[in-house]
Amino acid sequence: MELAINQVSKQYKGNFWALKDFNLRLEPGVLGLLGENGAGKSTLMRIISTITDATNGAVHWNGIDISKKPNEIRRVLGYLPQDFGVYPNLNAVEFLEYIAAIKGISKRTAKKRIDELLQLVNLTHARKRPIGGFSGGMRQRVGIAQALLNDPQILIVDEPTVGLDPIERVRFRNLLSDLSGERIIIFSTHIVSDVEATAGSIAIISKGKLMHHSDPDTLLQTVEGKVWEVIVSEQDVQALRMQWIISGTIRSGKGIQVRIVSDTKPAPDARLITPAMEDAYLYCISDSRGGSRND
Ligand SMILES: Nc1ncnc2c1ncn2[C@@H]1O[C@H](COP(=O)(O)OP(=O)(O)OP(=O)(O)O)[C@@H](O)[C@H]1O
Repeated sequence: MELAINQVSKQYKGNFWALKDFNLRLEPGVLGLLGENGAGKSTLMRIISTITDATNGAVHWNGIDISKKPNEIRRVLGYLPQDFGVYPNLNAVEFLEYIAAIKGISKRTAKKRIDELLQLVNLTHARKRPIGGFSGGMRQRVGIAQALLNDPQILIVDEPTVGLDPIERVRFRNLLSDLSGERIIIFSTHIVSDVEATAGSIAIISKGKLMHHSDPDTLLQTVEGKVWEVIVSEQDVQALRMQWIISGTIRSGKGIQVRIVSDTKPAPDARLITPAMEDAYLYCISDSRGGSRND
């Protein structure tokens, strides 16, 4: 089972490149696709889902070019888009029956599968309630259930945790972890803690380019010995922001503790501290890669 994204570029009208020479090879497990708003995540998901075509390059599913044979991947794909719409008056079972019918799943198979899926996403108790009254987390779990109706080998979830409260977010992440195994899951998000908790590998995308791809530990190692803390007065924080990658500030009795990601010691009294994933992410998407900022 292999999904290979080979030199994929996407140009929208107006000579704007949303993806540029993107390469990634995916195997079973959860891939966290991490990038800021507008980085190109949804564009990549839509190309893999065959909703839109790449301008250049190709995506291969088990060696087959999906633009030439889109049904090869559609058969095995489950997709939870960013703007997942539900019919508020339908209850969870009716909604899933409706999606199953669109996917061409027989009524009998669908009934059994829907029961299993509602149990899996922990919604059996709410199966007969209109979806319009569901919380954001419950709706997203219905979204996952519809994406799983055909027991997909590839599951794509695009920014599924946006708008969820912290408890719902954790529950949703746990659900994704439970679903991995012999499946490729692509979990796109701009929230670092989402991928930190769930993903076996992390791809960082910025301005349409792949900046990094590795397991979480290797990503963390990129900023080993590069995360510093300095304590400054409030007035000095702004000047530091202009010059360095700042990954956090904490107000303390002594002043403002500023977290700086830099290859070199940013100030004579700076001290090295333990890196966190957020530091590594900011380092990877920074144009200047850890020295002083020049963008
Ligand atoms: N149909 C389109 N026509 C023109 N530009 C587009 C189109 N779709 C997306 N873009 C632009 O391409 C870039 C990448 O968008 P994309 O939606 O792929 O990013 P994203 O990482 O998913 O961000 P977001 O979370 O904001 O959706 C953005 O600058 C966006 O404005």
